[in-house]
Amino acid sequence: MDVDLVVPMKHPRDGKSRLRGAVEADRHPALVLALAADTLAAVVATAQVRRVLLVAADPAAVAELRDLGIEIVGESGKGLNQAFRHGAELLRKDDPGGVIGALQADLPALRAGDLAAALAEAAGRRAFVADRQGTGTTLLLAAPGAPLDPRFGPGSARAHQASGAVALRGELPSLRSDVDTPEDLAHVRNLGVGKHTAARFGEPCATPG
Ligand SMILES: Nc1nc2c(ncn2[C@@H]2O[C@H](COP(=O)(O)OP(=O)(O)OP(=O)(O)O)[C@@H](O)[C@H]2O)c(=O)[nH]1
Ligand SMILES: C=C(OP(=O)(O)O)C(=O)O
Repeated sequence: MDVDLVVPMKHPRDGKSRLRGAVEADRHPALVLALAADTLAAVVATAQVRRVLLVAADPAAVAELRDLGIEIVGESGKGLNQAFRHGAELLRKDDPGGVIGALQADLPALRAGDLAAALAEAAGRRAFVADRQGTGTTLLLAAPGAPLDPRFGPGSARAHQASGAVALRGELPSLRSDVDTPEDLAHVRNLGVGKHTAARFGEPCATPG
């Protein structure tokens, strides 16, 4: 089943504040963009993904990501869940019966195979993928034609489960490895990040792309 995904992003200068200090301060925005570029490159390489809509606090600041084959729109209103709702409404207008998903932009080790496996396991049910700590959410999928009803934020895995979403059980290591802290960054570098993030550390790319 094909899916259209919404991915939110703050201005790269403002985002990932818990990651500050992992690289020199003036390189922080480029690192945040690289995390997103590797996430999006894996997403567009996933055969079941039809459209990717990035909802950006400042579209001009992330315009280079368009080259990966995604669409970018500005946000309407404030906050992460409002950004997800805005993107989902735009996608829903174009396809009232389709499957819409919400994906985080900080998954630089993401493999297309893990995303495809999650979509297959969900099989059209409202479902979510918890992060490797088990508390946050990296992917939320709506049922066909249903509202996204995003409940991201602290403890979102529990909130999504309480909203009726099925917790996907697959191992999905690359899809569960979001980057919030310097420890998370070390974890994904060990797992193997995409070429954009690898380049920020002067390393060759460890993933097939
Ligand atoms: N468009 C938009 N994106 C947001 C907003 N809030 C968070 N995001 C994005 O949503 C994703 C998940 O958010 P978090 O993992 O909490 O990241 P963050 O807010 O950048 O990180 P911290 O500053 O460390 O809390 C990141 O890609 C953020 O850039 C918002 O108000 N608008
Ligand atoms: C907003 C979330 O992301 P994080 O925990 O990565 O900040 C979430 O998991 O709901």
